[in-house]
Parts: sequence; structure tokens; C-alpha cells
Amino acid sequence: MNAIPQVASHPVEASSARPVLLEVRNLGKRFGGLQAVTDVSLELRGGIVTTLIGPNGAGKTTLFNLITGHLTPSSGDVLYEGRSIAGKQPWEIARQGVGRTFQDLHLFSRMTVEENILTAMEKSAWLWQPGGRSARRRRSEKVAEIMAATHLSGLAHARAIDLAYAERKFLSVARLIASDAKIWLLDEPASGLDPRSYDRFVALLRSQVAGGVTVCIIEHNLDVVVNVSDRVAFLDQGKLLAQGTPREVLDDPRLASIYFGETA
Ligand SMILES: Nc1ncnc2c1ncn2[C@@H]1O[C@H](COP(=O)(O)OP(=O)(O)OP(=O)(O)O)[C@@H](O)[C@H]1O
Repeated sequence: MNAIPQVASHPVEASSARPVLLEVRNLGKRFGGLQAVTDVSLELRGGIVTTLIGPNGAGKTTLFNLITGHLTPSSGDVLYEGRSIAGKQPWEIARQGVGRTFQDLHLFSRMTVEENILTAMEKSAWLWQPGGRSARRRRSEKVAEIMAATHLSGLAHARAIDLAYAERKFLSVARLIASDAKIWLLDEPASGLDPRSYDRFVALLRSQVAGGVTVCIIEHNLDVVVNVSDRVAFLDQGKLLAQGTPREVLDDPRLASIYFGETA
């Protein structure tokens, strides 16, 4: 209980009044004899940050994989902008506007920062770069803006493999911005960041959310949960046990004892 940080009142009010962008409906996933996700229903509302928390093995990553098409649900559905995306290929779901980062970042390690960002942009920006001079200028202006927003200006020609860890994390977010994804699923985006990079990350996230991006985060660090979340969903053993404001969820002693593995 002591390890739960003080929950500050959060500026985003009435998040339940915002439109639902993505809906997880009675979702289930079985791996052989293991029911990893059981009848989970969850709404991700536009322009807010929803954070998934829960002990190891709770099913958070599996839920992300079900949403992004990296796994096929055993039951239930995922609706994005009101249409089912369950069972579609990851690239189809990504192209519709559901973007994702991974713990291992999934960058093109031998490509430069600029190339990594360009490859995340619309398909016409890929390698052959068609569209004439004005399209090329627009693209390079957009890449420059994204690099400025993600503190990567000056590193345009550095290869991803040669970047510091925090820079690689920012590059993974830069690729999301470049993709114009409407919803971002971020797997522990703040882990391993030094304090300055962490502050920069929170400021970047806030500015993107203020600009209309919808975010869902998997996070273990409760300070980060309190700092960035409008809504929190608590999973345990594949089941959604609670959802609400950070205060409602983190102040619940029953959830705290599950989270910290204490006997009730
Ligand atoms: N591909 C798979 N095959 C079999 N079992 C799996 C697979 N992926 C996940 N699991 C199991 O499903 C359960 C949920 O795992 P998951 O990775 O979704 O939990 P998590 O909440 O993300 O955990 P953590 O916080 O430790 O990353 C675990 O028991 C895990 O071992």
C-alpha cells in the first residue's frame, strides 16, 4: 500500500463523455490449457490515456496482441471506429490507424533515423519516393517536424543501432507520429528512461494527446501510471477486475494487495 503514489487530481474530466474509438468486447484468448484472457470488455475513448496495470502474467500484452492482430481471439470481438478488426492482419490494423510500440522497439536498426521515420509514413513515401519535388519537400518538412518533437533533430543520419536507448525509444514514438495512427498502444514506454528523457516523454505524450491522439499504455511503474493516466484498467489472471480513474483503482486496497502479491 505504501508503494502506491499519491494520486493527483487529473485535468481531464468526464472522460466517459468522450466517444469510444476502440472497443474490446467479451474478448478471450486460450493458449492450450491456459485461459490467458477471459471475457474482457474495455472501451478506449478518444483523446485520453488509458493504462493497463496488473501483476505479471495478467494478460496485458496478450490483450495488446489481440487488438493489433498479432494474436487471433478465441472468443469476443475488437471494434475500431465501430467496425470489427478481430482476426485481421497486423498490417491491415496498423494501416487503419491502430499504432503500436514494442518493448524491443522494432526499429530498422541499420537504417538512419530519417529513414526509420520515412518508412512509417504513407506508403507512397517508401523507398522510391514518388510524387515529385513538392511531395518530397512536404515529406522532408514533416520528418524534420517529427524529429524536432521527439528530440531527434541532429540525428537524422545516425543509424538506429548507434542511438542511445532513450533516443531509440523516442524514434519508436516518432514512427508512430509519422504513421498518423489515431490510437497508440505503448508497451512500457517510460521504462529505462533517465529523468530528463522521462520528462520529455511525458511532455510529448501530453502534447500528442492534446492534439487528439488516443493512447493505451501497459505500465508497471505506478508513478508513471499516476502521472499520465486518465483511466486505469486493472487485469489479473486474464480478467478485468476494475476500471476507473487512477484514484478509484489505485486507492482500492483489494487491488493493491493483488498487485503487490500480499494476502488479503
Ligand atoms: N504465445 C503464448 N503461448 C502460451 N502462453 C502464453 C503466450 N503468450 C502469453 N502466454 C501466457 O499468457 C499469460 C498472460 O501473459 P501476458 O504476457 O499477456 O501477461 P502480462 O500481463 O503482459 O505480463 P507481464 O507484465 O509479465 O508482461 C501468461 O501466463 C503467459 O505465460
